[in-house]
Amino acid sequence: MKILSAADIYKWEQATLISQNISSVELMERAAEALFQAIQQYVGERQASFVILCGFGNNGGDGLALGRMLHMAGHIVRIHLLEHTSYSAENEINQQRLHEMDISISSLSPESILEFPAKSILIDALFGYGLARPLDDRWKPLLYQINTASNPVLSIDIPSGLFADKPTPIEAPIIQAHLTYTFACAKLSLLFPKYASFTSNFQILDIGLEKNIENTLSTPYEYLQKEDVQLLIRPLQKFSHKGTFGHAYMVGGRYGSIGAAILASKAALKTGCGLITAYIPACGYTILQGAFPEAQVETDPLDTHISMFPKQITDYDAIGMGMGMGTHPDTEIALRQLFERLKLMPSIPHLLFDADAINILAKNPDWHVLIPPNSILTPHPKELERLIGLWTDDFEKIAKVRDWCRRYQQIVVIKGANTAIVLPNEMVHFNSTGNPGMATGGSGDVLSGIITSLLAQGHTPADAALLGVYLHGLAGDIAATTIHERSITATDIIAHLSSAWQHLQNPYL
Ligand SMILES: NC(=O)C1=CN([C@@H]2O[C@H](COP(=O)(O)OP(=O)(O)OC[C@H]3O[C@@H](n4cnc5c(N)ncnc54)[C@H](OP(=O)(O)O)[C@@H]3O)[C@@H](O)[C@H]2O)[C@@H](O)CC1
Ligand SMILES: Nc1ncnc2c1ncn2[C@@H]1O[C@H](COP(=O)(O)OP(=O)(O)O)[C@@H](O)[C@H]1O
Ligand SMILES: [K+]
Repeated sequence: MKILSAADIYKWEQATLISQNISSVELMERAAEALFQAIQQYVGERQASFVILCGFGNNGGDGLALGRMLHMAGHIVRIHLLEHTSYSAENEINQQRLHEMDISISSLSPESILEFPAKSILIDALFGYGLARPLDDRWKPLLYQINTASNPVLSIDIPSGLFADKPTPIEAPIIQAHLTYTFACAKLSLLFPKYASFTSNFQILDIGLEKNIENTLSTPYEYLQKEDVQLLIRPLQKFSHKGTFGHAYMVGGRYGSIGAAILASKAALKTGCGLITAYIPACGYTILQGAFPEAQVETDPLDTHISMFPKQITDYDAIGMGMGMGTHPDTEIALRQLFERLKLMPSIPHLLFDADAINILAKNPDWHVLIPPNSILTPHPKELERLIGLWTDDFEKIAKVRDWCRRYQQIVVIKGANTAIVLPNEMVHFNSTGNPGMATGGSGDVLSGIITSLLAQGHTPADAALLGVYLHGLAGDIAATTIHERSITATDIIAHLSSAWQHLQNPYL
């Protein structure tokens, strides 16, 4: 699914009105109906109480129309409307409809002192994507009351005060929504860690905007969903053998963190590659063989850390390196020697660089040109910062990574909530699966194993990164259905990879 700018959503909306021959009030009614259905699901069967805070534009119009529908469904509804010199036409029509039904509207100003009845749900319909400038200090008291109330806050389209597609100064007043119902497509700001306290969760509501018009709008940003990754799956063939599914080589571990290599290797095998060989320091031999009999193990001449890469790297379909590897100077030299050897090879396996492999690369900027094109780098935010330097906001972070990927023709997977996969053509895909329970030691190692396995199975690097990130998050989400998020471990993510494959391949789930 595309992630569009506010300007493009407006174009999409306007073109839909023409192509479907409907009025903007009818489209607003459709949006309010979608909101109403979603909120009915949110409250379940019970009668609920709502306080709807409406602005003077179309976001406020949505709030007014929603208020009417909730009232008609028997809920207790209090509607407050910002006083203003003029309202949007759709907003006025919805005010009129409420008057006709004798539903009262209280006036609201930035100075209003409000009392929210206990257990009522606050609906934030103050500003949507029409926010033209950050809200000024005058709005602080009103938004403060909403943000500090103990009531749940549901935002319509976007938390009021937040720009959809450009940086918002976080010192400006912004609604802290518990859940945002956003129309038609995801918005960039809903995906960025900097705004996490305003946007904790969101749900996309389909309001029937015209698909062929969406296809004409171009954007470098995509929201990666099930239907996108299903297209990347390759069917298993009856006469497959272990060679068909590729041989993955996992290089990592050092004294004290051999587990990282075990987790990555297990995850690789559970993702479906035919063979896995782990290359680890000698101290890990018995541990890895004991923990994981399916793996083949090769050891470095040194006991505690990796000091050289094996000669026969062309025997493998994909190599994932760096998990728990450490940054010992010997390991650093070994990586440099590997790059020198790769330069001389006519064809090389696909490569993935994680964790300490990235830390070593960050320490040596002159090696960046040596990383083979189409390699995958999987940094968490701190590793990314070491690699590309600091950024002032998430928009700049994404711009810097896009620039890196174009310049070096590499794929960077920025890990975290809504992991972003940035491709050499500068497309950015934000992942829709995963949960905070996955922020646990070793879960990044599991991701490296999954992506390396998909590379070994013959997926292109871009497909392996997209499918791998989605699958990893999905396994975490399925784990969270039976294990509390706080208790999820990296091993649990591996254990649920099989269900994730089943889920992904089942059209009815
Ligand atoms: N996507 C879709 O298909 C659909 C979208 N729909 C809905 O429409 C929403 C967009 O509506 P919208 O364009 O009327 O803008 P909205 O956010 O209500 O506010 C605009 C008003 O705010 C004002 N204003 C701006 N900044 C300000 C500031 N800092 N401080 C004070 N005032 C400020 C601005 O005034 P001005 O900038 O002219 O001063 C203008 O009067 C969208 O989010 C969604 O909810 C659905 O109904 C149908 C389908
Ligand atoms: N809040 C979150 N929501 C979803 N996924 C998360 C969240 N936090 C972390 N993750 C995922 O967990 C993994 C953590 O990786 P990483 O930080 O490298 O951990 P480790 O080094 O312990 O293996 C990444 O794939 C990341 O996307
Ligand atoms: K809003």
